[in-house]
Amino acid sequence: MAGNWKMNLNHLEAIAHVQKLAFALTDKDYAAVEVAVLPPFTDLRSVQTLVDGDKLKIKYGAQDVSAHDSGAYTGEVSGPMLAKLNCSYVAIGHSERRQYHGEDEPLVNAKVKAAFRHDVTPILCVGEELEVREAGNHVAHTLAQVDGALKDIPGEQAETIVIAYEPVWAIGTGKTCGAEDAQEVCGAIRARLAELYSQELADKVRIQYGGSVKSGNVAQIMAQPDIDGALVGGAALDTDEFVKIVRFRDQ
Ligand SMILES: O=C(CO)COP(=O)(O)O
Repeated sequence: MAGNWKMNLNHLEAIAHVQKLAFALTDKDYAAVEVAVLPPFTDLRSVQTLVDGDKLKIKYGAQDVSAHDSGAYTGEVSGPMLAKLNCSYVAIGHSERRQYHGEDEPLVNAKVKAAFRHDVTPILCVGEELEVREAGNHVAHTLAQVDGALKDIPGEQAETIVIAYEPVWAIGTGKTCGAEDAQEVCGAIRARLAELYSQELADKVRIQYGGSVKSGNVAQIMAQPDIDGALVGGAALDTDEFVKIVRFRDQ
C-alpha cells in the first residue's frame, strides 16, 4: 500500500504525518502489508532521518526521477541521489507527469532504466484517459504503455517492478473504476508480462490499482486476483483513512 502525496505536505508536515502513521501501525500491520509513502523530493531527507532514527518499518520513495545520472539538467533529481537517501521506490510515468510534463514512452523507459541502474524499484504508472475507455481501447492503450516502459528491461529487473494501473478518469475524481473493470486491465497486464517474459515472472510482479481508493472501496479492489496493492493519492494525506486502507482486510 503506497501513498502518493503528490505536491502536498512540506518537510515539517511530512515528519508529523509519518510519525502519526508510525504511531498507528502495528507489527501485525507490517507483517500483513508493505507500507510506503512517496513524499515530495524536499521531504525525503527528513523522512529518511525519521525512519532511520526510529527504525520504522515504513518504506519511502520519490514521485519521479531523472533519466540522467548527473550533469547539466536544471531542476532534475537523479537516481544516485534517491539511492543515497535509501529510497526503496520511485513512481515513474504518473499520468500527471505524462499530462503536464509531456512524458512519453521513451522518456518513461529511460527513467525506468535509471531507477534500476541504482537499485531503486520503479512503480510504473499506466492507465487510460476517459476518451480511450469510452472508445473501448483501454486494455490496448495500457498494454502499449507497459510495452514501451519495459523496452530492453531484462527479466531479472522486470521481476521486481511494481506496476500501478491508474485510469486517468478515476484519479482525484471520486470515480473509482469498478473492481471488475480494474481487474480486467490488471489481469491483461499480468498476461502481457507472461508473454514478454514468463508466467513465473508475471506471477512475481506486484500490480497495484490507483484512482480514488478509499477505506470504503479498498476491500473490493483488493479482492481481485490480479490486484496486489493500491497506489493511494488523496486518501493517503489523511492518516486515519490511510491506516484503514492498510487494514483493508478489516473493512
Ligand atoms: O494518482 C493517484 C495515485 O498516484 C490516485 O490519486 P487519488 O487517490 O487522489 O485518486
